[in-house]
Amino acid sequence: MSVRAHAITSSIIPHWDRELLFEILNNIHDVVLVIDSETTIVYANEAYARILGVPVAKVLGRRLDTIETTSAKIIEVLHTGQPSTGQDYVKSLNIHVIGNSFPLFNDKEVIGAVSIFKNITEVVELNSELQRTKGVADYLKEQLEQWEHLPLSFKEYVGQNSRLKETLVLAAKVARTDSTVLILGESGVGKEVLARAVHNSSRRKDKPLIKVNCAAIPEELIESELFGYEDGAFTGAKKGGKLGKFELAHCGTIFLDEIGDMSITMQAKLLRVLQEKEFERVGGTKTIKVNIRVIAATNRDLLSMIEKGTFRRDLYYRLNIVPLKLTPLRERKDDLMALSKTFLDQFSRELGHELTLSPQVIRFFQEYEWPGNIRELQNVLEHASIVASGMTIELHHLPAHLIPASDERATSTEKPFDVKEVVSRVEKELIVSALAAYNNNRSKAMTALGISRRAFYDKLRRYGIDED
Ligand SMILES: Nc1ncnc2c1ncn2[C@@H]1O[C@H](COP(=O)(O)OP(=O)(O)OP(=O)(O)O)[C@@H](O)[C@H]1O
Repeated sequence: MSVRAHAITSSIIPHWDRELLFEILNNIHDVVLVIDSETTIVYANEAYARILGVPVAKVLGRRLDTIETTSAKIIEVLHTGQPSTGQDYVKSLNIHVIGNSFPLFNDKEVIGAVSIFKNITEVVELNSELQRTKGVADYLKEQLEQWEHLPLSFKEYVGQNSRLKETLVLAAKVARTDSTVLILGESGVGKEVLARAVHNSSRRKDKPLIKVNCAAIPEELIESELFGYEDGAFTGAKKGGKLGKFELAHCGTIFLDEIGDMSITMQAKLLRVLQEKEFERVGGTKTIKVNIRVIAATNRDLLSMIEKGTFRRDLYYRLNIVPLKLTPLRERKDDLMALSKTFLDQFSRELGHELTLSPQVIRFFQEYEWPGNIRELQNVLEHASIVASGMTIELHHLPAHLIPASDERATSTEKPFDVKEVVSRVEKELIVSALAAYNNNRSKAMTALGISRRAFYDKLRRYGIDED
């Protein structure tokens, strides 16, 4: 090989001229770019036009540092006098390249630099698509694991109340579009369930629904959580960088829960993404474009936050395109029984026997205000299902914090300062709570209460707590 190379050299070099040199350079498949010490482009081969889509005549004589505002590797080489190899991003053309650059010397003085590179944008994009898909797969795996551990899962949205139905009809209409949805309602009212329902009835249903709890993420992490970060963006950053929730949600839906808890600084960044559907990763310069549908939810009064200057008005208008307001449970008590039945059916299946509510419990449920809404109802019923050893859930099976109120209503005592009655009520509450805490294990409950077996069983009988 070296002999042949030498033979070619010796036979061709005598006839060597510029034309021949250019022909060789033009037949190279990679881009060859030469700049002088001022970064003026003095030569670009034909591959330049083919690969970068820009005619050579258009760039010859132009200064690279005016075209490429961020530092290109070849310019660094010019400044450092050191060769360089590897990947680079050409911001002006939005392409990724790989190759090598080296300086040209005249004696010891750098008089220019050469860069030989190929366009690897397709490979980089495929790789980032792969990373994204992997990120989505990891996220869904994590979600699936959490879902499997949830005590309840619902396929249907339970509710017949007329105001709720209006909201659901509107939700079904908006689900078919790509409009931004803002779900408003108190804590535990079913905002997340509704967000899922909207996503699942949209054309994006086979793509990911990515949830971000804006209140749960510390302020200093939220930007990287939403937009991701590049390798080495900050101390403690994961090697290779990390995809943000917006990238994970590409082609799907992002659910921004507790949006009212987002800081003003982050609100500004979010507004840009909502308007332009593009952002940069933390520590990155490349602009990433995403195709996402946004669903936001909050239990806060955004209008009064705007008045106080804690929520941006422009962001509010961006989000509030189709507001879906969920009525609190106390204002839709007609759904109480259907919801209770859904939860009881689930617990009955888990416990292996059918559970029902006593008339007193039904009355109490109708009177109670349900500040924690559906989540509270679900928790109350879960607690009661465990505590009640029989089929019927009685008042004393409800969590202790509800019982004083229920007892007061049930007995509507005429002697509010009757010591005996107050002591009895407190005793009963303590026993029910101890049983609940120890999973109905009576020995453990009585040890915790510090009373004898006999006294314990006496009290169970006296207070009508199930004995079987
Ligand atoms: N219509 C419904 N049918 C059945 N279960 C529901 C319904 N709405 C809510 N739930 C259940 O109630 C609980 C609370 O619902 P969800 O998490 O959607 O409320 P939220 O309004 O998003 O609460 P938060 O504001 O605290 O985030 C969940 O366990 C959910 O499964």
